[in-house]
Order: sequence, then C-alpha cells, then structure tokens
Amino acid sequence: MPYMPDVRSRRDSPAFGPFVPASRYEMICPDIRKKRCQIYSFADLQLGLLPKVLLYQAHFLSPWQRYMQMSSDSNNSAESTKDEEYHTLIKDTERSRGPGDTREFQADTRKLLDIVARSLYSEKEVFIRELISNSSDALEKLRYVQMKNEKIEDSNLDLEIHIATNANKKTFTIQDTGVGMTKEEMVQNLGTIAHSGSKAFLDSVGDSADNGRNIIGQFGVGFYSSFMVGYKVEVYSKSMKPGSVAYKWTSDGTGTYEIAEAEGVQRGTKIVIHLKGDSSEFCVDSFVKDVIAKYSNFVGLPIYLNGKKVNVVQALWMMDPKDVTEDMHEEFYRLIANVYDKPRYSLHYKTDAPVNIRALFYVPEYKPKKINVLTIGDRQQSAALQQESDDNTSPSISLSHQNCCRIALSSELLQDSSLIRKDIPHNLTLSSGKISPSISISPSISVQNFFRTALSSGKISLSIYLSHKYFQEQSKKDPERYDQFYEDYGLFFREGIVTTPEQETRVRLDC
Ligand SMILES: Nc1ncnc2c1ncn2[C@@H]1O[C@H](COP(=O)(O)OP(=O)(O)OP(=O)(O)O)[C@@H](O)[C@H]1O
Repeated sequence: MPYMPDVRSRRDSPAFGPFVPASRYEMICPDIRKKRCQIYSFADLQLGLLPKVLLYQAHFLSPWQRYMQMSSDSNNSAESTKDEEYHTLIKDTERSRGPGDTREFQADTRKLLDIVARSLYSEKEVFIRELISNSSDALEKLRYVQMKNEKIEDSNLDLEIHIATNANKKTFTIQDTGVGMTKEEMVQNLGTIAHSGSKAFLDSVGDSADNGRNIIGQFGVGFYSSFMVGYKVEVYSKSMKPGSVAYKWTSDGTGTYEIAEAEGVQRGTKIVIHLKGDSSEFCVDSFVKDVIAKYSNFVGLPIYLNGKKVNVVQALWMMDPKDVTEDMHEEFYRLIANVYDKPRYSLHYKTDAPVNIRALFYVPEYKPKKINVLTIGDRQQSAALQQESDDNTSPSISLSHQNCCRIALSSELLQDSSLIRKDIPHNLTLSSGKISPSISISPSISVQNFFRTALSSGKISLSIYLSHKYFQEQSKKDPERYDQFYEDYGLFFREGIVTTPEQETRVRLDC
C-alpha cells in the first residue's frame, strides 16, 4: 500500500507543501456529497473505482481571509466576556389607535431618474450592453410578429443592430430594425421609470413555445443608463404597425422629456447619445468594439459597428452538443481563452432536469507552468492577467446572465469577490469554460445577487461534478491521453487538496 500523508493533521504545518504522492488521491467534496448529491438524487459516486480522478469542491480561503476570520473570532469572544450593566429604552408599550389611511408612496422623479441613471450601474460602459439588449429585444419581438404572419411596416428590412461612433460630433448612435415604438409606447416605456415594455410583451404572449426565450429586459431601467454618458439623448422611433407616424423623444435626463413628430425615420429605433466630456471614449471605434465583445458577443443577431460586423460567434454553450463540430469548439475556445492552441478536452453538456445547466469546459493543449490565479471574467481580464503571468496562460470561467443567457455579466467585481473565491475550487483554474446557470435563477439587477443565487443553488458545484464525471470517462476511454493530461495538470489537483481548509469530508481514491 503506497504511503499517503494525512492531509488533515498536517495542513496547518507551514512546512507542508502542495505535494501528495501520485499514486493515491483524495476527494474533497463536502457540498456535493453532503447536500447536492442528495438534492439532485445522484447515485453515489463510485469513487473507489476511479484512478487519478479528483473531485474537489473547495471552500478556499486565502491566508488573508483566514487571518481575518481568526481575528474576528477572537474579538467576538473577548467582547462577550465583558460584564456590562443592562440598559435599554426599548419597551413594548406602543399601539396604533383607530383606523389607518392607506397611501401611495410618492417619488421625486428627477431624483429617482438621477439614481437610476447614475447610481444603479457601477460601470459606465454597461449602457452599451443595455442598449444592445433593448435592440435585441425589439428585434426578437419583431420576429415573433413575423412568425404570426402579421403585416409590418418596411417589411423588406433585415433584422440588424447598427452602432456608429462619431468622434467629431462626440456622439454614440445605435439603431435597430425592430418593432419600434408609437408615441404612446414612447411615453409609457421611456417616460415611465421601471416600466418594462419587454416584460409587458412577455406577459401578453404568455408561455407558449419558445416565445420570449430571448427577451432580455424586464426591470424597465436599462435605457436610462445612457444618461451616465450622455448629456442629451435623442430617440427616433417608428413602430412596425403599418402606416405608423415616427416620433422623436429627447431628454437631458434631469426630469423632463419632449416628444415631437419626426420624418425620415425607418422602422425601428435609433438612439443618438451626445456624449459628456468625460465619456468621449465611447465615440472611439476600438473602445466600443471591445465593450461589445465583452458583453454582447453572443447576442443572436448581427451587430455592425461603423459598418463592420463585430459579433461573429454563436453562443455555443446554448446549442445542442451534438450540433457543435470540433472546428466550432476550436474557434470558440480560442476566442474565450484568447489563445491559439487547441482544446485537448472539450466538455459540452446540457441538463434540463432537475436543474437547467448549459456548460462548456475546455482543457487547453498547452502544459501550464503556473496556474495560481483564479480568473472569473471576460476575455479582456484574462488578457490583462496573462500579461502578468509567466506563461501567458490564465484560463477563465465566465458566467452569463439574463433570461436568454447570451449577455455577459460585468466581471470586475467578481474578480475580488470572496464569495466566488470561496465557492469555486482553486483547481478549476485548469480549464477555460463557460457556465450558463439555469434560467430558474431569477435575474436580478444586482450582479452580485445573481452570483450569490447561482453559487448557493449549487449549479456551479454541479457543473464541477459533471466535469469530473467526464474526466472519469476519459480516463477509461483513452488512458494514455488521460495520463498525459494528469501529468500536465496533476499538480494543480494536488495543490487543490492541500490548500483547502475544508478537510473534513474526504474520500480516498485508490489506483
Ligand atoms: N430599441 C428599442 N426598441 C423598441 N422599444 C424599446 C427600445 N429600447 C427600449 N424600448 C422600450 O422601452 C422599455 C424600457 O427599456 P429599459 O431598457 O429601460 O428597460 P427594459 O429593457 O424593459 O428592462 P431592463 O431594465 O431589464 O433592461 C423596453 O421594455 C421597451 O419596451
């Protein structure tokens, strides 16, 4: 029987390095084994049969987090021992007298608009994502109307989104050929904060087949993010209803707007943002291109920037795995990982019950020299980290958001999120991937809330579990290839074992 160090007893020893003999492995999966496997009724893991496979659900705390946790524990216990004199003003004597009036809340629209426009989003650039999403919704609605063979205005127009930047005039323009808006719809949708025409559309078409699957908007606030960067916003719109009159909506975002009839307007909506002095980067083609790539690359409709198509990739992880060819995987892998090699393993799976997951993991062909950064985010962030790392390899995992799962989340805050660090295993850094959490997670304006839900609901753990099942299969299917993979990446698995403080639930894997 080969020697196996007792990780549990030695983990606090500073001299103990990330080494576990290659012949025996351990499995650390407290959440999956204790809770999620039960919740999702997975058969017990046949761990003893699996060579060289490690399933690792880490609750990783950095040394700094561990230090903070220890010091807060000791402070609490010191405070609780103090013997202080009891003093309180709180009694239970208050009661209401007689019937009460029911009133509606009042709101100062000007201030509310200011909060929505300036404080709801942490990054100015998300206004592009919001406006593209609105255009995408407008086009999806048009598709729906087309499917019903209803008559529409300008029926020869293709379904497209166009963006134009003008550095001389300092403007950002976005135009779509979607459903457009009538005067009443403009008043209702753009003149009423937190009224979502898209949500109303979804409610009106009901739950029938496929409709609404791609509709993104639902809170009725995204449009106002354009006032984060613009001192004036003009909206030209012509409804798809045959014979519609076009209108122009103008506002400076300080509480009032103007509506007037307009001419020379095509079916759909055109929004012109006159940029503030501190937002002039949004009239630079290359800057806008990067933002589109970051958030809206997978919108299922063509986006043109200054006349050139910029979103070229399909949301591969949303497709049926059997429809995705190896070439498509290669192209997609290169795009999300920002590398030029091939994926050595491509794991694409979808589950619909009991939870809905679309996930795509790639294990790069290259042999990493050092992987010690957990990157959750977009391509740009990965690229930034790559510059810092020795071997130009910083795999990334990104999660997508919204009903249709095609819009990427802002990821800056995820980078520092202790929640993410805690719940995503350290050794998951070995693969680049995309996980699309279930549509059963209610989308939330707060990105962080969304992630909290995604993580606590176990979908990410489940994805990790499934990915390890895949590796088990690979080890049987092509042991030689798998051995090479383990040779290249085994260090990070072993590092995962010794760097997790959660050593209580372990399963040994014999070879
Ligand atoms: N390009 C557009 N074409 C047609 N209608 C639009 C367009 N942009 C906005 N609207 C209408 O204005 C409404 C409000 O847009 P807004 O972006 O504020 O919220 P939303 O998209 O409904 O929800 P969210 O806040 O989740 O993005 C939309 O629901 C839609 O009815």
